[in-house]
Amino acid sequence: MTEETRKKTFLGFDFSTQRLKALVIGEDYGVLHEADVEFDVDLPEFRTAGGVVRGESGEVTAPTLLWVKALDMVMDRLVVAGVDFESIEALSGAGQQHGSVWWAKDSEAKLANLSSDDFIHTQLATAFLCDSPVWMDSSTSADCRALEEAVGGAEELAKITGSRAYERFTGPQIRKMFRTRARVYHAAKRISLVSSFACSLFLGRIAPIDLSDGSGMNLLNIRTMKWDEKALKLGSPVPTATDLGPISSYFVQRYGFRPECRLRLRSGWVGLSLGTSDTLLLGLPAPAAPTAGHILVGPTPDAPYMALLCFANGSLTRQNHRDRLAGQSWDAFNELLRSTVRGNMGYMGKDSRLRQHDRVTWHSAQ
Ligand SMILES: Nc1ncnc2c1ncn2[C@@H]1O[C@H](COP(=O)(O)OP(=O)(O)O)[C@@H](O)[C@H]1O
Ligand SMILES: O=C(CO)[C@@H](O)[C@H](O)COP(=O)(O)O
Repeated sequence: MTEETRKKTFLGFDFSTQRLKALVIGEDYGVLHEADVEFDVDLPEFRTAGGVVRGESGEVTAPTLLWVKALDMVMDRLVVAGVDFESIEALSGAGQQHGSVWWAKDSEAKLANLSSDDFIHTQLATAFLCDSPVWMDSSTSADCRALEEAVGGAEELAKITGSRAYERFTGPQIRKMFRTRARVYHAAKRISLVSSFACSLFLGRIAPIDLSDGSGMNLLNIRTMKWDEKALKLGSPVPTATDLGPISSYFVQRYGFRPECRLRLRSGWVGLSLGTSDTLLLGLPAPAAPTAGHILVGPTPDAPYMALLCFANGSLTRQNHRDRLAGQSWDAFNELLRSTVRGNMGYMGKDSRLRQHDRVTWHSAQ
């Protein structure tokens, strides 16, 4: 078979709040296989609710090892689904934004020397220093105020990093770790985001943070594209479409990936994500300093910057209306939606009892 006639497929992952999804598509973008692991249901031993564990003072974390075990599980489900791993040309992925992973000192050696005879989660059982604070965490208000004051106010911080300080952003989260759990902070070899952590599992070394995801930390100067702080444990960030090299030998030996299979995100992006949160993304030609919402470095060259609005109550709101109007059935809910005029005659509603990160219109983010 020549290189031209060889069947080529592409594998994508989404390490999101409630589940890990995997998708194999062909060259025509048609979906060939799908598999997912729902954290609460498939991995009950981690005792999560909605993929997270809630503390008493607004802390919300996820056990990092849960995500690793979910990867082992979803890979097995892809095997059962009959995926031909040899045909996979490249793989790429996404993750919930803002979550931080705290790697122990010897973890990179473990990552580089994974034995293909065993699951990854058993080999990385001691690789993480603590559970991962995630985007639902709201316990860092004091750290947010301190970060803003350090640069001369919220507006100044938004000019530099694209956002005023937000509780769920990783900069305030790291500051809180330094303040309240100094031993963990000092013991950490590197700090990853969920996206770069997931990539690290496939690469066999700690992957760099992508500039676009890294813009959700209150630490990145979105104009110079460098960390604004002396952020020693983060490594240098790279553009989203960077080719990070070949897949690690673990995946070649255990699943039969071609050793040439690359890790890279190509141009092309989705503007609306309806998950636990609802997130709206819009490409921008230049940065701005929003008082609400966020400006991130864009993931594709044709959109150098990107506005992001996050509504933390996305699926909660839909679920609430579903339960009230459609007897807890998504099918009945969808039927009701289908029978409604597109645009709902201009009426838009929100339930003010539910919390939102941002209540802004498009204009304030531009
Ligand atoms: N058929 C459906 N239609 C609309 N929403 C759904 C449907 N099935 C599940 N959901 C909602 O989607 C949410 C989870 O979506 P998911 O993609 O797993 O989230 P995330 O990407 O944040 O992990 C659930 O909270 C649930 O309310
Ligand atoms: O905080 C944000 C974006 O800034 C959230 O959108 C998280 O990234 C969670 O995503 P989902 O799990 O809901 O897809």
